[in-house]
Amino acid sequence: MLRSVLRASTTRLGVTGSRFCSSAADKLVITEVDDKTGYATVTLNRPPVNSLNLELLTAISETLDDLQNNKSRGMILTSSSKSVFSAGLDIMEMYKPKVDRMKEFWSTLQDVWFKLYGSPFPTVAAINGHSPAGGCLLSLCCEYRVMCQNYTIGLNETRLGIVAPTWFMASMRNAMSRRDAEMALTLGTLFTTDEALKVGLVDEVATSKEDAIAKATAFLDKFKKISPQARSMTKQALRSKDIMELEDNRTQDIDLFVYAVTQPKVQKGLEMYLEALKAKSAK
Ligand SMILES: CCCCC/C=C\C/C=C\C=C\CC(=O)SCCNC(=O)CCNC(=O)[C@H](O)C(C)(C)COP(=O)(O)OP(=O)(O)OC[C@H]1O[C@@H](n2cnc3c(N)ncnc32)[C@H](O)[C@@H]1OP(=O)(O)O
Repeated sequence: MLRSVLRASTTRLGVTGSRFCSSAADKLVITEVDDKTGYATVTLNRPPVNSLNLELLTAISETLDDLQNNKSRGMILTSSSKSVFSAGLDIMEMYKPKVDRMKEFWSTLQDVWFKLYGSPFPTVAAINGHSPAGGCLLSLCCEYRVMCQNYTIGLNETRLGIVAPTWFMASMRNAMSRRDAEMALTLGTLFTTDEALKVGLVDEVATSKEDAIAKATAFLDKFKKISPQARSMTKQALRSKDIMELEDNRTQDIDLFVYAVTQPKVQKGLEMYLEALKAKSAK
C-alpha cells in the first residue's frame, strides 16, 4: 500500500512546501513510500512535459537528499504524464538566458547527476513516455530502465546543434557498448522502445505504467538478500571515475555551458527549435 507523501518538494511556484500541507497535484515531485517494501516512487509532475527547469531540478535534488537521509531502500523514478517521461532540459532556461540563473540551473543539474548517478540506494527508471536528451540522462543515472512501448528515448543533442557534456556521454557509455554509444551520440539517435532494448539503452519493456512499476519493483527486490553497504560501495566504485571527473571540473563545465549556449548561432538554433515545437503543438 502506498502512503503519501514522504516529502512535499518544491511547488510549481518554486516555494518549498511542508509535509502533508498541500495536495500532491501541486508538487513538482511527488514521493510516495511503500510501507511494506520501503521503496520510494518519485513522480515528476511538471505538466505538460516535465521539462527540467531550475525549480524542477531543485525539487529533484531535495528529494534525493531526503531519500538518502532516510536511508531509502530503493527508488523508482517515473512521471505523472500519460505520454512523456521528461522532455529534457527546459529550453526556456537556455533561450535568451540570464547568466546568473543559467549558472545556478547548470549547477543544480550537476547536483542532480551527482546524487542520482552516485546514490547509495538502488534506482530504477519506469519510463512511461518519451524521454529525449535530459530526460534520457535522468533515466541513465538509474541502475535499471523499464520502458513502456511506443515511445522514444536518446541523447539527441547533436540534432539540436549542441554537444552533450562528457558526463552525459559517460552515463550513456555506462549503460551500453562504447560503439553503440558513439553511434547514438554522434547521430543524436532517438530510439524507439524496441530499438532501445536491442542496444541495451533500456533493460526491459513494459505494457503499461503499472507493468513498468511492477517490473521496477521486481528489480529492486533482487537486492533483498544483498548487503546494502556492499551493494552501494560496489556501485559507487564502478561509477567513481565519472563522478570524480566532473567533481574536478565543475566550474569549467558551468563556464563551458554558458559560453556554448550564449553563442549567437546556438541561440538562433534554439529559437528555431522552439518555434518548430510551438508550431507542432498548435496543430
Ligand atoms: C563539450 C561542450 C559541452 C558544453 C555544454 C553545452 C551544451 C549542452 C547544452 C544543453 C543540453 C541540452 C540537453 C537537453 O535536454 S535540450 C532539450 C531537448 N529536448 C527535446 O529535444 C525534446 C523536445 N520536445 C519534444 O520532442 C516533444 O515535446 C515531446 C516528444 C517530449 C512531447 O511531445 P508532445 O506532442 O506530447 O508535446 P508537445 O506538444 O511537443 O509539447 C507541449 C508543450 O511543451 C513545450 N516543450 C516541449 N519540450 C520542451 C522543452 N524541452 N523545453 C521547453 N518547452 C518544451 C512545447 O513547446 C509545447 O509548448 P506549447 O506550444 O504548448 O506552449
